[in-house]
Amino acid sequence: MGEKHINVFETAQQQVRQACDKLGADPAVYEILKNPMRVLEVAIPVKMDDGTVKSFIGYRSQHNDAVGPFKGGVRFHPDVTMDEVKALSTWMTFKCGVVGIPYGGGKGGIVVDPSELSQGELERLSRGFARAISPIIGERVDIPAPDVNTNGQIMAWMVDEYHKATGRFEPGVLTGKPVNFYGSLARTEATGYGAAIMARDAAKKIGMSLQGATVAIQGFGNVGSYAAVYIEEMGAKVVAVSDASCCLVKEDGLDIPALVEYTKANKLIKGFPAAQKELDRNQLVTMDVDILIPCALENQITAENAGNIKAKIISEGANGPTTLEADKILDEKGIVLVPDILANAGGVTVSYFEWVQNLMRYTWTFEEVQEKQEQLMVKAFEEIWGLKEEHGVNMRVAAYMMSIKRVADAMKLRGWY
Ligand SMILES: NC(=O)C1=CN([C@@H]2O[C@H](COP(=O)(O)OP(=O)(O)OC[C@H]3O[C@@H](n4cnc5c(N)ncnc54)[C@H](O)[C@@H]3O)[C@@H](O)[C@H]2O)C=CC1
Ligand SMILES: O=C(O)CCC(=O)C(=O)O
Repeated sequence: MGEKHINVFETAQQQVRQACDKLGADPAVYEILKNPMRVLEVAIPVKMDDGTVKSFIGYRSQHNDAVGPFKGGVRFHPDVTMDEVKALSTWMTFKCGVVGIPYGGGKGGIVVDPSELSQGELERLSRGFARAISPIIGERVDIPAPDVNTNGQIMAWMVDEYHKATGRFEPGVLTGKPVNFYGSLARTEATGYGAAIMARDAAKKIGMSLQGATVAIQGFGNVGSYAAVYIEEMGAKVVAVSDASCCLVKEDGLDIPALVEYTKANKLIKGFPAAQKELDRNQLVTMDVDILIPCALENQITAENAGNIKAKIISEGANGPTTLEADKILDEKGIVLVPDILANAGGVTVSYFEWVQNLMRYTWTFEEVQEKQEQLMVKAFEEIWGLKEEHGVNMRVAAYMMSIKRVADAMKLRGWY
């Protein structure tokens, strides 16, 4: 079996195990954290436009709520599995711990290729999922948000359906909503912005100037496109971008605003006229660049390609892009890797700000939100960098050590062990 088929839930468990061992944590801590507290599987019947009924499988995994309500996105993708959702919910617990926001971890997903659905079918599926999980979510219980192939409109439908199913109008039951329906300014930009900030701070640590530094970005959806916009704003040059369709290259820098406009009209990056070359999408990871920002899916940096990676910094915008074997290879090569639970924590951080604004029925400006996001992420980065130096571990292990301690303390105080 190739590394691409690695079970990401086993990866997540091993990441937690490794950090628990390094911390010398009470064995009860890993025993509790190795499995989600609850996983719900639902079948969602949807009336299709042709009059037939199709049943879609969906999941909501609630990993741990010792610190606060479960929190995490919902993904619509044909490759969604229960184990993937369990892994993603585990990562959410520790991501919230890294930035110190009062949430535990959750995640959801539906096995579907949404590009095959009409707008009406997509709405009925989204509403069906919200109805199916409504008994276990709530503004103070479990708060879903967008992830791969989901967006603000889908969140708005889900808030409406939750209201219909429960009789409770709680806009804070989901985050990542449109700005004119209880959403927060700067949420759409937040994950990519954060991944760029983390690459910037890693560059500072190793004495790399961002001015003219070359960057490759895998994935050009919500996270990848904003990572590109912001890293360019910070002075770097985005020379390669990939998505599901291909990899675009331009040695003196791609015109990112034009590429963003192009994808709004064409969905995928393929055919963008201002690129120099169009390559196979898998060629991006090993390109000769200073900074690599993976913003697509799991298991992209593997034992097969890690040895050929030339970037000196990796900022993981995606969840789980690097396998355990690849991590070891990158360590040996001295590459600084900012792990997903820190590098992409900007999304959930601004989701938290959205939720706070919803509970207060108040709004902050775009600048206020971005400033608060940057403060939290930079503080977490510095703490993790300090721990890495102190314990001689990589940033991933350091991030888990810091976060596991927070969750373990809460579990201890609550008497769970
Ligand atoms: N949206 C958010 O706020 C957050 C997302 N993430 C993670 O970031 C990653 C991307 O999420 P979004 O940008 O929201 O999703 P999206 O659906 O907006 O974009 C995904 C992008 O990845 C591309 N892609 C898919 N397969 C690929 C492949 N094999 N090679 C290259 N590109 C490929 C797609 O074409 C698309 O451009 C996921 O791992 C997600 O879990 C993490 C934190 C928050
Ligand atoms: O915004 C959120 O609540 C969660 C985003 C998410 O799913 C993630 O960080 O992976």
